[in-house]
Amino acid sequence: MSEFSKLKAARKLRETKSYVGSTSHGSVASSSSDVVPTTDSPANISNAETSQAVTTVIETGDLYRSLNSALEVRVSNDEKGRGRGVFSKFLRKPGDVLLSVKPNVAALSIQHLEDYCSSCFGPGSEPLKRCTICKVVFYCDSKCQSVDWTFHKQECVALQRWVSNLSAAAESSSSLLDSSAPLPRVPNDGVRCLARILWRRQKMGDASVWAREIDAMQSHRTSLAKDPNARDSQLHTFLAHSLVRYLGLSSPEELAAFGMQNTADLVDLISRFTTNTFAITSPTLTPLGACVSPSVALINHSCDPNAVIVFPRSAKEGEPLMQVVALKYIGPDEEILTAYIDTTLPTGLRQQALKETYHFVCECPLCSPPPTSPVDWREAMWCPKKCGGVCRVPTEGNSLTRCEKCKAPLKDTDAVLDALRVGQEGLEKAEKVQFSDPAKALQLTTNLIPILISTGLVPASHPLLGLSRLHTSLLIANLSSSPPSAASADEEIQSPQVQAEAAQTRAQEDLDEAVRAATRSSTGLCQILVYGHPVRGVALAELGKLLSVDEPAPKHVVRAGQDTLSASGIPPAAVYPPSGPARLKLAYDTLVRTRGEVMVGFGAVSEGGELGTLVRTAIVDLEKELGAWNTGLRNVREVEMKGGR
Ligand SMILES: C[S@@+](CC[C@H](N)C(=O)[O-])C[C@H]1O[C@@H](n2cnc3c(N)ncnc32)[C@H](O)[C@@H]1O
Repeated sequence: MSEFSKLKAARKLRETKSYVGSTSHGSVASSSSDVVPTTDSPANISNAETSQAVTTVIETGDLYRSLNSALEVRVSNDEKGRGRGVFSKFLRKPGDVLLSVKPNVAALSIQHLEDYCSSCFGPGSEPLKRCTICKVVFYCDSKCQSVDWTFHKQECVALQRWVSNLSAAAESSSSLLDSSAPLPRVPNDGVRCLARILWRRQKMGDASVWAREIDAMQSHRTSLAKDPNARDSQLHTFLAHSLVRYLGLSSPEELAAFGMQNTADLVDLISRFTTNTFAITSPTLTPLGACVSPSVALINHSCDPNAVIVFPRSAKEGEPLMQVVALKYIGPDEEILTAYIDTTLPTGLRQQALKETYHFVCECPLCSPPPTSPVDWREAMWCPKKCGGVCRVPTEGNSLTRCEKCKAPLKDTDAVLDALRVGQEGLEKAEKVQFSDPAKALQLTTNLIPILISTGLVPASHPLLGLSRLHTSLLIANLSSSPPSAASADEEIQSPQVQAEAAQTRAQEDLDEAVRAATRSSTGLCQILVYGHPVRGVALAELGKLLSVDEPAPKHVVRAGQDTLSASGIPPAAVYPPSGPARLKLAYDTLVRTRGEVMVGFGAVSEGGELGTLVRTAIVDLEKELGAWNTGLRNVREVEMKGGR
């Protein structure tokens, strides 16, 4: 069983798999299909999703105090509606922070327990310090440890018990050759988050605001009971078993100590948890663990959201700080909507994910578009006559498709359907083995991407976009991990200088390949996500950083100082990525554009949070480097002119 946060984040944050670490260096290519960044203007405010719905303001009493006075909770009057939701009282603009709260409970995923602080969720500037008792959790310092003690006090005991049970089980299984599935080293983040809820609740009491907010979160227990074999029901059973074991309970009666009268209450709590939990992410959207905030959980879903939830880490105090940031203009009385799932997926897959985990059928404008709306680029391919228009990709049920612009029909639909099938299967396989066998995953993405491109899919189309993003992250991981390959036994031994030059050429080629992959994925993301969407911001930042890693001499000229340097610095049009100053300029332009985008998606007040700071620093460094190149070029020109005289 994979970790809870991974399950939860897999759909929402597939986008976050790759990001060049801040220690490496790194624009956006204005490729022809890249859309011009646009932001809805206030004049465009019209929310098709809320304009029809009749809602009533709810008096929340002493609950949800963390919702500020610019927000109000309303309930849909229609029984089949979305239930409660959060509405804005005033006009808000892209980049406005609508809500900023510390989650009620949070837990790091197993893989991040040792490299992130279990209190503030930061990576720590000094080496992290381990809890000397349980030896499982780590903190920045004693301050972070004491902040977390309210939760960790009981957790520490439970973790010790889990670890000792593990040793006992290992001993008994080796002696009795027990083949039952091994227990994880520590319970996953979902189980640890649930336990933290129960301990806190026990301390605060059932009547406390804290407990009542948790109890008021929506549950789908009744839907679960209908299908015990559904993936969601299996996840619930797994969580329930692990939680009981982790809490050290030997019978259901012992649940009473946590305010639960029977196992149905436990299932109810778990259903509320899975419906309302969030993935905590790093400032570059890497999933770090799971968290719960009843106020933020009141926000309903749209596949075309007007807001986004991020953890920009702009302040040390009170971290982890969860922020709801406006992505579009939001009018007075308009509902705030975020996306629960990965919105780069096509409609069918989004609907499936929402049904499985959240038990509703989404009717947002993207899922139920008006008949006259243009083709969604998530499911589009270029015109078969190459007129520059696009057509909808064919499906098994509807293979008739024609170009929106010139109306040319797509003829060889079977070939397209085959390519889509192969691409989908390959993507699933590659995602599955990306960590256990990255070379295999890279081989799959390398083979499949050209097939889908030659089939005519646009960069944003599924599964091309998913493959491109995975390909980019695998290439980036390779850049930082692979040592220069040694000569094989039967190869001629070359001089160290020749070997060094060959290694440098290979490194440069790998880097250029990563730049091309990052350009393809960011182009795809820009085709379907609104300006400022944090996923776009991170992809553009990644591309900008890759481009600024190095400033190789222009490929068609000799290096400065050795011979004449091209004064223009402009490489032939066909070379992408360019080299020399043209590459640095591209890196610079990309990062300047990125800065504008992250200041929307990660909040304008903090200037884009930690990512905004990294991007700003990279821009300043590039300005200096470009200055040095320009001075160098001027000097070369002067030497040339003097020599010519
Ligand atoms: C995190 S809760 C959101 C708050 C919830 N409406 C409430 O009253 O507590 C998620 C649940 O809200 C409902 N929901 C959210 N977005 C919806 C939408 N666009 N259409 C229908 N139901 C929705 C679903 O029942 C979903 O499982």
